Amino acid sequence: MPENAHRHPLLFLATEELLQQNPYVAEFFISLGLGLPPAEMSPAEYFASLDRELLEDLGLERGSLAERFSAFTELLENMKTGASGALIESITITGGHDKDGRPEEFTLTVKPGEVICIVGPTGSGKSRFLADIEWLAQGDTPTGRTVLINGAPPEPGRRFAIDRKLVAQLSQNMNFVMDLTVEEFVTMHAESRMVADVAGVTRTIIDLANDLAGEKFTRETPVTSLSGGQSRALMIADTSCLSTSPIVLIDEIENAGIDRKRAVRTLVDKRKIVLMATHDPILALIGERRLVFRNGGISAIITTSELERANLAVFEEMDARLSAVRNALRNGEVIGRMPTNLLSC
Ligand SMILES: Nc1ncnc2c1ncn2[C@@H]1O[C@H](COP(=O)(O)OP(=O)(O)OP(=O)(O)O)[C@@H](O)[C@H]1O
Repeated sequence: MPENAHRHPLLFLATEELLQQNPYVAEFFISLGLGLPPAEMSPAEYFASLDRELLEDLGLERGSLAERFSAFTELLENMKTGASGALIESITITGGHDKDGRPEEFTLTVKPGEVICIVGPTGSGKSRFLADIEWLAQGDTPTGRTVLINGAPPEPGRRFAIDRKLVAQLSQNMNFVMDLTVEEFVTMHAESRMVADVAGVTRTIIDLANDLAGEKFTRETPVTSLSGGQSRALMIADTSCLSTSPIVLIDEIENAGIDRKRAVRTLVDKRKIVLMATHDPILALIGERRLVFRNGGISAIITTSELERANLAVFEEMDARLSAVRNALRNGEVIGRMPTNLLSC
């Protein structure tokens, strides 16, 4: 290894202490087909002590091991701290053109903690807009839009990095194909994110998902038998607790049988940027701004007014009543006469 090659300080720590600090480092040795180093030996000493024939059998070069170990531990550290590169302070979307090529006259800057809603008739380009953000478009999508991170174009490596994704997408369809229980599924994800307390985080996610879901499920429920609303709630809780992506895109949350408002608040609490396509009045009015789509372009950006916000309480009351009727129908009850005063406002 050259003198100036990168050496990580953990190379010189006794393995016992190293594994106590970071059990996932064991994966490095296992993946190469090596046994774990003796407890009192550091990885650097271990690499020096390895038998030449064994290294040859495994196709490994002694000189490259320290460097590979350093790169591996650095990657682990980045994943553990959730570092997806530099901190996101804003995203800026610059208009492209609509389906007829007419320019969109807008520049929109969004900061963490903000919720932006997306409205417009079917086929008007809402999903395309979310996809532009997901791809960090650089004038190279059908809309010609450009997305800037902290005011500058993202590095090309960042656009396509899968381990440092800036954008988490909660899509309408959640189909599980794996034969796992909810607990196994969430544990697997928590482990892959290398959180310190896998069991604790798993419990939190399942509890949160149950809070959001209309109908409860247990940790033993197979993921394949979750209802649409339950799996949606699980994904929202999971994204909120485990995703390191600072931008969350939500494509329609309605009809999912979950506490939609709390679900969105859960995501926003974590200082994320939330962009949500929705026509649900309760969700649309939570947003600070809403983008109105027409013919593939943004035709207006409306800031939610105090007056609109004030209506939220009325819509929530209407929503609660409708939910009560839905539950009554589900339970086979007969619906009596409803008060009409809410409808007249
Ligand atoms: N500015 C544009 N230029 C060219 N094509 C566009 C533009 N915007 C959207 N499209 C295309 O128009 C089609 C419909 O758009 P999209 O699916 O985004 O609409 P939507 O509003 O999400 O519809 P729905 O509400 O039915 O899901 C897609 O094929 C999309 O790629």
